[in-house]
Amino acid sequence: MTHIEVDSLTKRYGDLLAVNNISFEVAEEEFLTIVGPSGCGKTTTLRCIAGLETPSEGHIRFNGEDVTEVPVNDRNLAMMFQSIALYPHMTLQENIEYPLKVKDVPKAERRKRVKEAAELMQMDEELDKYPGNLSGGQQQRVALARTVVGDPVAFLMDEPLSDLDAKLKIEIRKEIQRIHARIGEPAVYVTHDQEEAMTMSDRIVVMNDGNIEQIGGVDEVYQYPANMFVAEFIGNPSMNFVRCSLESLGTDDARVAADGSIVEFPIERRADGFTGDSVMLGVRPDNVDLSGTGHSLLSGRLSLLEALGNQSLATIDGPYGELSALIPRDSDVEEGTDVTISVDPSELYLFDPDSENLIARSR
Ligand SMILES: Nc1ncnc2c1ncn2[C@@H]1O[C@H](COP(=O)(O)OP(=O)(O)OP(=O)(O)O)[C@@H](O)[C@H]1O
Repeated sequence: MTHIEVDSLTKRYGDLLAVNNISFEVAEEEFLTIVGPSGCGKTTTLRCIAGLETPSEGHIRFNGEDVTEVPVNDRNLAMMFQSIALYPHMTLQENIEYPLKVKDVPKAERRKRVKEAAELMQMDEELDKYPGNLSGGQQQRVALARTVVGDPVAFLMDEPLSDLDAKLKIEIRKEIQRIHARIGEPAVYVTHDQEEAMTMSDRIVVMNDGNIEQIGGVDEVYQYPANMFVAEFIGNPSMNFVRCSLESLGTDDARVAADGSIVEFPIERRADGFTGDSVMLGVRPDNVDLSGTGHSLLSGRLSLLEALGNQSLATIDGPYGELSALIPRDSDVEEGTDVTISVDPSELYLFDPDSENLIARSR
């Protein structure tokens, strides 16, 4: 089993710093996802692990062995990318067999392994077909079978679901997890879709502008976002931020004021030494209430109501900017009217407005 180490990786393209001195490890059997906005360096990081790019600085190690200079074909990796690159003129049998043929694996062994991989993907009845006759989901299954046929030491996947429709996305997502669990090697998965990251991963690496903002378990990055960037990126719809004056900040509780109202709540301190007199209060749309019954903090005008399943996404405008709230679909509020905004004091975050780092969260 393989343990992957990315050590002080930097990649430059001319003057552009695509990846800026990042380090992380992927444990044996771990499913690790790199998330972040477009252009933050996810793909470049994955391509360096794969050997498709040479790092400008730093090292990639598999089980302690430096593979930074080892060519991609000698790393024995299962790779899956957004576009499904099946060979149209080859049958599925030939497509899945191809990586073994390149490695001169004897024919009998090839047949055996293709059969096993196809059975694993429930595609063994279709091996004589050509890719053109398959649906997008079936093609992605073949691509997955082709990745596992060579007994890979790790899975590297870059947005493999982005071309699939919503239903197929869920189906192939489950297949990927099933195959990963079955093979038991580490997986590094790249996506800009935080929801995909949250459902599939053991741990998440949140990248921004070539840097790592946070590495942690799925619950950890959601409940203890290191800074406002992570708080905004993880969670859908995104967290709201309101600048508040800080009335008091103890080790166990905080008092903040906004728009003339005060909210006091028990906290868990995450950072000491904050001395400012204003904070950014973070609250997720799920914890904003417009019914007028909760702990009212702000008021504003409801500018938009959008249906989201059995909930509505409300957008509220006020002097603090724009806030969003997820409210029950049958809520008695109307677009264009004034509303009172309440927050759940057990789900609040305080950030340093300058460094944007997390100071405390509700306890
Ligand atoms: N071959 C290349 N030559 C020059 N610049 C590149 C090259 N590959 C990537 N870049 C640049 O490096 C930065 C990081 O790109 P990268 O593809 O790693 O980001 P990403 O997070 O995967 O984005 P996306 O989600 O859009 O694929 C971007 O500014 C990109 O334009």
